[in-house]
Amino acid sequence: MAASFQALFQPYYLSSSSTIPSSSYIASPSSYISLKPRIVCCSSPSPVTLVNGNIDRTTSTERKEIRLGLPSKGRMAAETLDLLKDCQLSVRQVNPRQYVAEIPLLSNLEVWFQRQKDIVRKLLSGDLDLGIVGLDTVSEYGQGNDDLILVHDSLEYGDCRLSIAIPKYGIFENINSLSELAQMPQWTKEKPLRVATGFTYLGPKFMEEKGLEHVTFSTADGALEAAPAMGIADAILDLVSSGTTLRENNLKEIEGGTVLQSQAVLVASKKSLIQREGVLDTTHEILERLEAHLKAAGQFTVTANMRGSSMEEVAERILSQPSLSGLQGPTISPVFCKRDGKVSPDYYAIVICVPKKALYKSVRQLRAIGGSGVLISPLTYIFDEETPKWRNLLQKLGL
Ligand SMILES: Nc1ncnc2c1ncn2[C@@H]1O[C@H](COP(=O)(O)OP(=O)(O)OP(=O)(O)O)[C@@H](O)[C@H]1O
Ligand SMILES: O=P(O)(O)OC[C@H]1O[C@H](OP(=O)(O)OP(=O)(O)O)[C@H](O)[C@@H]1O
Ligand SMILES: [Mg+2]
Repeated sequence: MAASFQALFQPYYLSSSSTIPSSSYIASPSSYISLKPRIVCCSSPSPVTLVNGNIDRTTSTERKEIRLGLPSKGRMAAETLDLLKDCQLSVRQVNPRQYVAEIPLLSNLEVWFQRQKDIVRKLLSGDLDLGIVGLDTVSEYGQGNDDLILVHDSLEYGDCRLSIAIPKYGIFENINSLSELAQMPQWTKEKPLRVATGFTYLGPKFMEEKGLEHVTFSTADGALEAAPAMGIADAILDLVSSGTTLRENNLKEIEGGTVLQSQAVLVASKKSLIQREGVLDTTHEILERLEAHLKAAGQFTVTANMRGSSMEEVAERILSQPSLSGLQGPTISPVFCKRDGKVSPDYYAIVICVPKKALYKSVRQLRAIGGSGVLISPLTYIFDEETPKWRNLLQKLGL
C-alpha cells in the first residue's frame, strides 16, 4: 500500500524529461479507490499527466477535485477530525495508513493527510486548496506569502504561543524582559546571543524587528529546551502551551518575548479560491458549519418559567439583568392554564442563550427575578444570517 502512495507522490519530483517504468505506477485498487484512473500531478507551474508511466504532455489536464489538507499525525490530527465530525463533516478514511480520504457530505472534495508544514507548502504550490494547521506553521512556512488566506483564524484548539525562553540561572537570573536581554553587555559581534529554534524564518524576523543586533540562530527538530543546559545556545525560541517543559528544564519566558499566539486555523490558497471551480462554494459551506458549531459550543440554551402580568412586563424584568439578554433578546411565550373554566396565561416560558462561562451567574439572576423550573440544554449550531468571517473573506478576495 505504501508503494502505491509513493507512486502517487513520485511524479511531483520528476524533471520534465523523466521517463518512468510503467511497473512502478500500478496502484493497488484498494489503495486507489476514489481517485482518478490516471495519475495527475498539478504542482505549479504546469500539470503533468502520467499515462503508462510516461509523462503525457498532449492530454495534461487541470485537476477538478478540491483538496483539503489535514494534519496526518501529532497533537493536531485527532482534534481536527473531532472538530470536523462535530460540524457533521466526518472524514471517511479507509484505513489509518492511507493518506487520502473523503468527507461524504462534501462532493468533489479530497482530504489529504500531510505533515503540517507540507500542507502549507502544498497550498503555495497549488497542490492543495484548503488546509487546517496551526497558525505558527502557516506563519513560519508561509513566510507572509499573500496567496495564503486565513479563512478562519480561531478554531479553538491547538492553543500555544511561540516564545523566547532563557535560563533562570547564571547571568540570566535577573533578566526578565526582552529589552533587558537585548541590553546585556555579553552580546557582541564576535560573541552574539545564540538562539536555538525550529522557527528559522520567524525567529530572525522577530529579533530584527525588535532591534536585537547581535544574535545568531541554530536549529534542531525537537527537544530544544536542552540546548542551554548543553551549552549549545543561550536562549531558545519554541512553542509553549502549559509551560511544563520550560519549567522542567529550568527555563523562563520573558516579557515582550512572545512572537506569536497560535491556534488551529483554516487556511486557503487565494488562487484556488478565485480560480478553481467550486472551491469558494465549498469553503463557504465549511466556514458556515465551523462558525455555527463554534458559536454554539460556547453557549447553553436556558428555559425557565416566570410569573408575570404580561409578556412585556416579563421581558422588562429579564432585560434588567445584564446576563440575561440572550443572543437577540429573550423569547417569551405564554403558558395557558384553565382555571375556574377560564383559559388564561398563568405564567410565561422564557428561552435565552447564555455563554457557558456566565451560566451560574445567569441562573442566579433568573431566580432573583422570579424564574423557576430552569432547564439547561447544550446547543448544537447557531447559524447567523451571514457569518462575519465569510464577509471578511470576500473582502480579502476583492469580491
Ligand atoms: N505544546 C505544544 N507544542 C508544540 N505544538 C503545539 C503545542 N500545543 C499546540 N501545538 C500545535 O501543534 C502543532 C505541532 O504539533 P506536533 O508537534 O504534534 O506536530 P508534529 O507534526 O509532530 O511536528 P513536529 O514533528 O515538527 O513536532 C504546532 O504547530 C502547534 O500549532
Ligand atoms: O509548554 P508545554 O505544554 O510543556 O509544551 C511545549 C513543548 O511541546 C512541544 O514539544 P513536542 O511535545 O512536540 O516534542 P518535540 O520537541 O519532540 O517536538 C514544544 O516543542 C515544547 O517542547
Ligand atoms: Mg512537536
